[in-house]
Amino acid sequence: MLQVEQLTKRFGKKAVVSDVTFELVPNTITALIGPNGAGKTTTLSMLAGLLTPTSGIIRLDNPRPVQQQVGFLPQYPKFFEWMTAFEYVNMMGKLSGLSTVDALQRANDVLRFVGLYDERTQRISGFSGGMKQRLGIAQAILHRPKLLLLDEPVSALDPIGRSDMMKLLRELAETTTILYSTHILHDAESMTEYVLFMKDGCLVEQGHIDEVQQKYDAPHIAITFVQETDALQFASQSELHVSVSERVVTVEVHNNKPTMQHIMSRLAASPFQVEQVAYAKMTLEQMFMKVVGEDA
Ligand SMILES: Nc1ncnc2c1ncn2[C@@H]1O[C@H](COP(=O)(O)OP(=O)(O)OP(=O)(O)O)[C@@H](O)[C@H]1O
Repeated sequence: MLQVEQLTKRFGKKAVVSDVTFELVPNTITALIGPNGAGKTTTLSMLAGLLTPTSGIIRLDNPRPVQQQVGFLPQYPKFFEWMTAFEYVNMMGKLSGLSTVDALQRANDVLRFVGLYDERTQRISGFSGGMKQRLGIAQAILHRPKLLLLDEPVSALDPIGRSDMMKLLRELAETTTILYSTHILHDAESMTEYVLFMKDGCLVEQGHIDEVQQKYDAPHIAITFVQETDALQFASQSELHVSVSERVVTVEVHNNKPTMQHIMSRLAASPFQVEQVAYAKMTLEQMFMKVVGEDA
């Protein structure tokens, strides 16, 4: 559906995207994951046809112009805030070449799909961040693109907005191929089939999430403390290789060390209250840190 070969973008002497090569599987969701400044926006902008690559190849299966095949939601979408949601989407439909009748019909359809139909006559200026993000998606899918590119679609949303957006993307993936960028790995984990890990403009790992997980996963023991402060204190006192996320301390197991018995006896001798101790799978965040060679 989309093949990218040795895509490179330089600004002056600085290469912000270097030799990026990957392929998207039709009707799947791929997450482009990387820290701030990794080159995600630059990559997506080139794929959307908004930025000219310095070198490399972007190949879509269909020879039609990119704009007709690709929908794009920028990181900070801009709207005419004085318009109503319907007026805005209807106008964008006409601008993209739909007839008056089609634009009207399609505007209603996409607003219904993103859950803004009941708010269609409200001015955009009164919309919340989550509603604006959904309006951005409505505009991006107006022309029924086969490929949808979304730049940080969930980063600015609260947990409910994020969960709504993820549900929407899963529905869209039934008929559309989705590539979205994020640095929120927790969300990526629950709605992603393929991952592209990016650092300093380069893809450092890619593949199906399960395969990447298998490649890097090491056994872990996850200890859930009752208090977050206990988790932090236990981690700071530990000579083991540990990481902390809220109330959970994760201990990496190397050569069968430490054993569960060792951990249990350490905990029994400590003053901390423990809720649960269990073997655990590596999270996407731990995986990313391992791939880019930094401690979680
Ligand atoms: N027009 C430009 N001119 C010069 N440098 C640029 C330009 N656009 C982006 N850069 C630089 O390219 C690098 C990658 O930026 P980019 O916005 O693609 O990263 P990102 O991964 O999307 O980051 P974020 O998560 O913060 O949005 C950054 O160092 C940025 O400063």
